Amino acid sequence: MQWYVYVLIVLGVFLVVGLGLVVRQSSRRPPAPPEEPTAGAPQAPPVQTAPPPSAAAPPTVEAAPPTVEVVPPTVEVVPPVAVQPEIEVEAPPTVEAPAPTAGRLVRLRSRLSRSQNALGRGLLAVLSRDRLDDEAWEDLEDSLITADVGVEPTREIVERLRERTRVLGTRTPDELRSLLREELVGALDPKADRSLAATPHDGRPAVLLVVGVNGSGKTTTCGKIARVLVADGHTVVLGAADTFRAAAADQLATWAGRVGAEVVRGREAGDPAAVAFDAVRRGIEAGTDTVLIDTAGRLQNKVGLMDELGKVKRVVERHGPVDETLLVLDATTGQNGLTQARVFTEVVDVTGVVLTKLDGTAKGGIVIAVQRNLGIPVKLVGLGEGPDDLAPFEPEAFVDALLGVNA
Ligand SMILES: Nc1nc2c(ncn2[C@@H]2O[C@H](COP(=O)(O)OP(=O)(O)OP(=O)(O)O)[C@@H](O)[C@H]2O)c(=O)[nH]1
Repeated sequence: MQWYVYVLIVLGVFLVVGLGLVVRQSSRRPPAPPEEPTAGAPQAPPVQTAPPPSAAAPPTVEAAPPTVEVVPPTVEVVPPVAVQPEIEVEAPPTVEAPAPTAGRLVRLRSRLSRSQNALGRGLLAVLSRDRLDDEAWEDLEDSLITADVGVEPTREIVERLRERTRVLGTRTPDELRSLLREELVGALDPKADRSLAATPHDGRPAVLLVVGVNGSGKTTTCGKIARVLVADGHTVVLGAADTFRAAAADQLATWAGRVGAEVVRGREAGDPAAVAFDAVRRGIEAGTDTVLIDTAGRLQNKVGLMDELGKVKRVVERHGPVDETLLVLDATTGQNGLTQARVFTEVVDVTGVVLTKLDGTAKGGIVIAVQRNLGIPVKLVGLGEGPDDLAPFEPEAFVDALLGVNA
């Protein structure tokens, strides 16, 4: 045998032994590690998976106290049920439309029936006698004096009537009545200016001051005058300067409310002059036509009352002159009222008289006495407590009502 045969045999043996080792080794080799991703290949996101519940150890329970979140209770604010609230609608004040003033005295003539019965009928009865002797003329005088015409005016009236009757030879009752009417109207100064100075001028309101003793009807008259002015188309501010009587301001406010007028009032027992001043100032600011000021009539003594009244007037006149000062007189007080009236005329310049309560007296002749004694025209007459029972004074209509003419 050749040497190469021996070489082949030896190589074969090595080959077999080598193969046997390789097979043994490979059966023991651990599994190959996972292949490294090749660079540049897209990397899948790591997927976290929860461990199976049974598999792992029990979860670690953290012993920390649970965080108690204290949530304030949510208060649900439930809106109130939408109930329509009761709206207090202030009813618009019922503003009244006062009756026109023209012809009021004629319409209210029946209110003079007491005077008509006592005076008018008495006079006409005398003039109807068959003979107009001295006794008849004296009876005529008595009737007039009893009716508060006053001694002096009565004498004048009777003398003139006697004279005219004699001269004219008048005999019939109708003619005599006509003459008497003329004399009574003449005694009332029919030409006197009885208009109220209530029209604004120089860019400011007219100012009316109302004075008189307590109980004469001042406050009521202020209210009635306000109605008269409103009825005639004026705007009005009322000044409650009667701070002495607490209810007077309320009374005035009620009157004002009825016609939609404004009231200026002060505190109780306050300074009346200040209230009067403020009322005029308010009238100027508001561009009102007329300011009407009610004053107090009651003070401890006459001097105090008059001092106060004088002060009210002076203070008001800082705004400008007072246009009208009306003196309110109670017709039922008769001749006593004249004495009081004179005191007022000494302190304030009275420009007109308001004679109230003529419906309550049989002595309507007081109208003549007031005019003749004071020399001041009666501008208005009160014929009742009703709101429109105040009439512009008309001498002819008044005398006709007294004598029952055209009744
Ligand atoms: N019958 C009648 N009563 C009247 C008239 N005028 C006023 N009165 C009444 O007289 C009373 C007094 O009236 P007031 O207006 O309060 O008198 P006043 O002058 O203001 O009184 P004081 O505020 O106290 O100063 C009231 O009852 C009125 O109704 C009128 O013309 N006729």
